[in-house]
Amino acid sequence: MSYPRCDQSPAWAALQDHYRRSGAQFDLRAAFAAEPERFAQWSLQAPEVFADLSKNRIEAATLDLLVQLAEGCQLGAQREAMFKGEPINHTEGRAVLHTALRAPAGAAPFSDEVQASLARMLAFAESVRAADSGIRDVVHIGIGGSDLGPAMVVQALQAFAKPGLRLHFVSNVDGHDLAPVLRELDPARTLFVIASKTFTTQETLANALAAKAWFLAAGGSDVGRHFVATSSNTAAAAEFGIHTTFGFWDWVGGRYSLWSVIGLPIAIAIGAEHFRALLAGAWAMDEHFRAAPLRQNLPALLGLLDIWYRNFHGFTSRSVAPYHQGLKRLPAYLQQLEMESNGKGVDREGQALPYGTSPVVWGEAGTNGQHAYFQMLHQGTDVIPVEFIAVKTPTHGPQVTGELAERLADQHVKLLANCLAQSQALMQGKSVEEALHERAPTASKSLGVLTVARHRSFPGNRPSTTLLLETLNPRSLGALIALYEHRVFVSGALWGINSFDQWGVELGKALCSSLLPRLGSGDVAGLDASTAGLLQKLRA
Ligand SMILES: O=P(O)(O)OC[C@H]1O[C@](O)(CO)[C@@H](O)[C@@H]1O
Repeated sequence: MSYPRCDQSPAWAALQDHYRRSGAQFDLRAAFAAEPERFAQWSLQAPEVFADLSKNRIEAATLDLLVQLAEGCQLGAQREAMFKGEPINHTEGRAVLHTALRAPAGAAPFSDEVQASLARMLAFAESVRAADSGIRDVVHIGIGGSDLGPAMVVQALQAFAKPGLRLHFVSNVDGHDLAPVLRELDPARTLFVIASKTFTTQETLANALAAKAWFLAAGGSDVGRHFVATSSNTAAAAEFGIHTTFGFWDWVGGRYSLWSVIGLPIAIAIGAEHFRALLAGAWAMDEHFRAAPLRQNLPALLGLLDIWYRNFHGFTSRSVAPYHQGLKRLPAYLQQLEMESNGKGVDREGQALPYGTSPVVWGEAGTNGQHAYFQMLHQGTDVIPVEFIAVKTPTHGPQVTGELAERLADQHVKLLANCLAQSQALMQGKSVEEALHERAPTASKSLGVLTVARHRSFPGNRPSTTLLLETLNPRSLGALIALYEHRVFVSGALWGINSFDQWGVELGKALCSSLLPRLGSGDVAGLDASTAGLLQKLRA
């Protein structure tokens, strides 16, 4: 399992040269003026997701070289190794088969186990949804990959959720997360789902124990009925006192696990049929990723663009701006997906990398972000590619009727106009010359017109991608998430890193374990002066 690293491909040096000669001077405005077909040429329809890449600093020669780079790194072979279940997570000796979780029966490895696990999980979800279950609140306790995916999807698919069934997500070890949730609960009508792949995670176990203590103190009975687990460590869950555990396999990575039994709260919220649609949407994207030629392969194109920006333009972050309130947790979800996967500094052989890897991924739902950090995107000194996600048709649900329906439809048009305007403004900018010809009634009269114009000018030429969904439903969301998973795979594969381990979270966990007793005892022996000083202040 040895593949060339991107800098070992001849296309790497060719891209450096191409960047110097052309990429560095590329101007989006000039490109649009010169290429009437630019939108048609640089947009494509993937399953459920239409992508406009035309507002990126890319030209035909760039794509040619990026495709050569992907071929030089044997991207196709690397992709097949993942789909076939080879142990590509080599530092942990594991396969990476989240794609098998959404494959139709017989279409991927471990199909029988996967189908049986899915059927059992969906049957349980339906039993919780049934009128006679008596359950009104479901509290999902998990963190990282055992929280972000399910929480994001449940939020996004509110329009498909069963009315009257309340889903709560508790992740933080900070009791301020759990306590307000517990205040709203009736133990007799509550189901706790303890989600932890390892069932050793400090935060999750602490919250689970606190929830159990609250449950018993509040008069709850039958812990076995009111607590279930989703975990690959069924023994530890049993030791906790849980009789019903939905197990899964070591080849499902935490941040890729929402398709597995970790998706139980999603299935409880939206039901079996919609959960299957979520899987089907993801599988449609899997097939696209596996079969489409690189030039029409959306995950591949986005991953290649990421390499172009990170390693040649030197852009260190990417902002995600979903123009749909339901997707407000998408940036947080993507932070784990991308930064835990590709935030690595050594290649597969453990050699230090001479180039940058994961960008910082951050963002906020539109239009809220416009009133916060977009100022910096437009006029700041750093160029930050932005990814806009827009949804053509809103889903406000059947209860929204009459004047409210009309008003919300109008608001949706405003939302879309804002989304378009932002990518247009980033790209077009405004020259000092243009600003000089504008009226600036709120500008200080004591400043010269040229000074004011400089403050009011925008550099422009700031790249963005726009992803469009017809509507946000289980199928399109499944496809969108799978698109991101594969895009992260592409950049990781070219960087020659293991995108599927996360050793970087270990040191902090280990130090926390050694500091925990010191916070009780006050022992600061051997600690650095800063940690010792802070510890003493916290104890004072
Ligand atoms: O599901 P678990 O085992 O509780 O782990 C939770 C999360 O912790 C991590 O291991 C590290 O943050 C993630 O990769 C994982 O998603």
